[in-house]
Amino acid sequence: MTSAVHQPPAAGGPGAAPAFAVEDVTVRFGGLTALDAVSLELGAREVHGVIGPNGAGKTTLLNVCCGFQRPDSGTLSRAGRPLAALAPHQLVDLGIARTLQGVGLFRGLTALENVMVGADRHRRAGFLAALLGLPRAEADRRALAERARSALAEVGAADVADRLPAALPYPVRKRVALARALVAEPEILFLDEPAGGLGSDDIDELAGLIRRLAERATVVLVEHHMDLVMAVCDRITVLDFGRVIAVGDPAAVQDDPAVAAAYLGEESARGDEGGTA
Ligand SMILES: Nc1ncnc2c1ncn2[C@@H]1O[C@H](COP(=O)(O)OP(=O)(O)OP(=O)(O)O)[C@@H](O)[C@H]1O
Repeated sequence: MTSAVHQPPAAGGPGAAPAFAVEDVTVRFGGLTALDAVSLELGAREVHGVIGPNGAGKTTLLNVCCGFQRPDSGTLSRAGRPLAALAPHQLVDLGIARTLQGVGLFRGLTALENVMVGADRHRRAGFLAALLGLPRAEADRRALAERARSALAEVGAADVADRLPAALPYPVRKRVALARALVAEPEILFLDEPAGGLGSDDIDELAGLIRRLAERATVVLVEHHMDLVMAVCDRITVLDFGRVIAVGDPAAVQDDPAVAAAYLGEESARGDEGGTA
């Protein structure tokens, strides 16, 4: 349940640059400061949770890390190399992949084809070769399909390769979406609420999968499901109103009075609104 059962993340040696770092990032939407001088350091093969009450800035932070949101100020770096104006299309080449909240699969493509879309990094023949049907492109396509099948197998969805997303139950669609992120063999994987909409059996399987992935990649987990976060994370960053209020291992974060206060504040705000969500 706690980090005590986990191997410590590979540190990469004393003084090694973090696998990925965000430094002093601020994002404003009009008058609202969604992120306020936020920093985050990810070690190699670390599972890092990002938690916080609704509206704390978790998705905005993930969007900044993946080039979907340009910060107003602050810097990003990958293994010590600054990333200037990171754009989403560069992610795959940088060994970075993400899943979206929800699912986000293409309706008209089978599960296998959806997963193949995630693998551009490993395509060697160019688009023109593919268009002209050159042999290299066909060999690439077959190799890619093989890799996509392995990714589907890894998430326990090999049997749905030829089905369209609409024909699949929601938890299975989520697995396919995860396979699409895995097929590029990312070194850093950002997961945005992967447990959303899943039942407890699927969440247990997801926990096992995340720990297995951490043997070869850094995993960032933005998640509301606290049991999952506490069970799989090596370290956790807690955001509240766009600020980092705590960073530490699960036990330390659970015992941190500032974290309890942030979540209690959220509950009492809901109580004031008479809401139940
Ligand atoms: N594109 C946008 N335009 C204006 N405000 C935004 C935009 N995106 C996010 N916000 C605001 O920024 C703040 C942080 O939002 P964000 O979605 O990052 O929080 P979150 O922690 O992911 O929340 P949740 O847990 O509800 O998903 C919120 O107040 C949100 O309303």
